[in-house]
Parts: sequence; C-alpha cells; structure tokens
Amino acid sequence: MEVTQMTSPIHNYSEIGKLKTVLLKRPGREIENFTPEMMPRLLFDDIPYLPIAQKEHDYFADTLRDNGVEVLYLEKLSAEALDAGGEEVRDHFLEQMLTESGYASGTIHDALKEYLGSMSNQDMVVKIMAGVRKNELDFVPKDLVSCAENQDYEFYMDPMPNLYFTRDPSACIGDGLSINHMTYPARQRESLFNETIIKYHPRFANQGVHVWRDRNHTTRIEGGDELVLNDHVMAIGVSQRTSADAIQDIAKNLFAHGQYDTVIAIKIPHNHAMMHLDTVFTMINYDQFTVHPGILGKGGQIDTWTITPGQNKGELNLQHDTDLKKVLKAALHLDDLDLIPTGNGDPIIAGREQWNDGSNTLAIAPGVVVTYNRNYVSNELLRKHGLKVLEVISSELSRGRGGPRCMSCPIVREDLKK
Ligand SMILES: NC(=O)NCCC[C@H](N)C(=O)O
Repeated sequence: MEVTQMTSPIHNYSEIGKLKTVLLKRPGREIENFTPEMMPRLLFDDIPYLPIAQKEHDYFADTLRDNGVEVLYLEKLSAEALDAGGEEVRDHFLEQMLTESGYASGTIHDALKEYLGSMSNQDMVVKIMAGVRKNELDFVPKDLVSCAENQDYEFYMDPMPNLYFTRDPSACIGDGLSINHMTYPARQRESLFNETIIKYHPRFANQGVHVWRDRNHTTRIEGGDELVLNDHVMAIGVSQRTSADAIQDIAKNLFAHGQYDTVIAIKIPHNHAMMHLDTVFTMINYDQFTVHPGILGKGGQIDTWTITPGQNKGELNLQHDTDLKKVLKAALHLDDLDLIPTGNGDPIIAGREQWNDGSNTLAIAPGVVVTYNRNYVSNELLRKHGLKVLEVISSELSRGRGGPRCMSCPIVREDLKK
C-alpha cells in the first residue's frame, strides 16, 4: 500500500526565514464603529480614519506582495471555511459567536440569529467583525437586563477593531499553531475565526496541522508574545497578555509533540504600551534583534527563564538569568549578537518611537524588515546596522498600538540556511 506523507500547510520555523505566505485582515467598519468612551475597553487610543487606514493597510499588503509574499485575508478565509463546512458548521459557528457575545439563548439571541442567519457567509463574517448596533434590528427587547441596565448601550455585539492585528489570536509554530485564549474580552472572540479556518477551510482542514494549544483554556497567551527564534528555540513574553502558566503549558506540548526543546520566558513590564514581547523585542537577522531600552533595568538586566524538558515526562527545568544577550547567545549558539536599541537609546526618542511600534519590525527575510515610516530614528539606526528597511505608511494604523509584526501572521516561511 502506498503511504502518502501529509505536508502541513503551515511551515514557520523562524522569525526571519523568507516569508512566503502571511495572514492579514484589512481594516473594516469595526475600526470606526466605536465612541471615545469605548476606546479603553476596546484597547484603542484613538478613533482611526477608515479610508486612510485601508490605504495604509493596502500599501503594507502590496509591499509584502512586491516581495514575493502570498497574502491571505482573515475575513475571506473565514467565509470560505463556513462555505466549505456547510449548514451545520455555520450554525455551530454562529451559536458559539452569539454565546461568546453574551447570548447563549433568549429573545436577543433569537433576533440576532435571525438577522445574521439571513446573510451570506461573507456578509455575516464582515457584520460580526464590524459589530451589531441595536438600531439595525427591528426588535425591542423586553428583558430586565436590556430595560434596566443596558438601555443606553448602542450595541448588541461589540465591534472587533483589533482584528487587523492578526499576530495575536493565533501563532504559527513549526508545522502547527497555537489558537489563543486571549486576555481581554475585547479580543477573546477573535480566535474563533482562526479555529474555524483551521478546522474547515480546505487549505488547512485535515492536513496534519498540529494545534499545540487550543483556545479552550482559562490561562492566557497571545501571539505577540510568541517568537519562533529557530526550529527548536522559542522566546515567549511573560506580559500583560501572556501568563506564566500558559507558557509552561505550551512548552510541555511543544516538547512532547514537536521538535522544540527550549523556551526562553522573558518578563516584560505589564502595561498598555508594551502589551506583548514583540512591542519591545523582535528578531530581524540571524544575530540581530531590536530591543526597547525601556525593558532593561540597571546594567541592562531583565528576568529570563530558559525552560527545557525535565528528567521525567511533563517536567520542566528552569534556568533563571538576567543577561539577555548571554541567554540568547547560548540558546542560538552564537558568538556574538547585535541588540539594536529603539530610538538609538535616547530616552525621549525611544519612548516616543516605541509607542508607535518602532521596535515592532516584521522580518520578511534575514536582514530585511518592514517598519513604520514614522519611526525615522530607529529606521536610520537599523540601516546603519546593515538592515534593509522597507518603510510603510502609518498615520492611522498606529492608533491601534501595533506595527508590521502585529499586523501579520506568517503561515509559511522558507527554512533558514544551517
Ligand atoms: N502583537 C501586538 O503587539 N499586537 C498589537 C495589539 C494592539 C491591540 N490594540 C491590543 O491592545 O491588543
């Protein structure tokens, strides 16, 4: 009998291998469908201007395409997955989305189900992403919660403005991925789209994709913290968004079922400006990284724990260290490495450019990075360190507090030369 080897449609064994396929989300109505009062809860710092945000995002996507990258869109794959899954899958998806939006049953559930259920899969996906306002439905709720508590709130279903940060709800690692239970309610529904794609889209379903950790957990992890340094070493941020217990959990799964043998947990400040490791630290070449000086203490120290498999199954060894350079050199077998400080280390420029994602570079090949044009001091420094820097326009996209790495989820990268 002929045995056919299944090849996973996901192949991502580094942060820097030549990027072949990436998942993006073009900003839609969801990034305008909220008021200033809703901004903190929705994790935004301002109201973006949609036509310009779309223009900037198209420029980003074109920059990737011009460099040989296949660009897939979350909104399109989600609808295609539902098309492929059929009626039962669509019904299950909608029920789950309604449940996670606060309507497991009841009259509002029924009205929303009828409203969204009358749409094509593509329209339904776009509508759910954009949010559902009360005035869209010809329905007056009569339950006590609606009458006594929520009468002034405009939405039945909140918009999901953070969807264009495709980095976070899932993360491709090796030939698999983590589908993430995210920290804040504003983003928790997002990974349901990723789960649906992996389970039902013909490109991904039944193709041997490993799910290292699914979204059905109470502990929290987000892709901005998950850095695939090479084919056996990861770095994961202990951050506002990723908890230490989730890191231990995914480390155990990676060690037991994959080729990974080292996870470096890096503790960063827990605040909005630095919510993920990739807002302060990214890998951009075999031996080069961006680092925001604001994460380093006196003498350049930072808490790291190198996690490796323990003696017995399921056990983990921890090695604590505070010298990031030493830890990375040891794990990556490098004689030296170049940590390039955001804003050239100037405290004012570093703080300002990090806020607008000056550390958040997307490597599309070793030594080739995509960055926001507004971070001109950091960009100039990267060039001085020998990097090829492709700048993209960034006035509106940056209002969501994420840069080129946050806005992209690499699915396929070429393997690195050994
Ligand atoms: N990887 C990233 O750092 N993503 C940026 C996410 C920004 C978004 N407004 C959030 O707070 O989740």
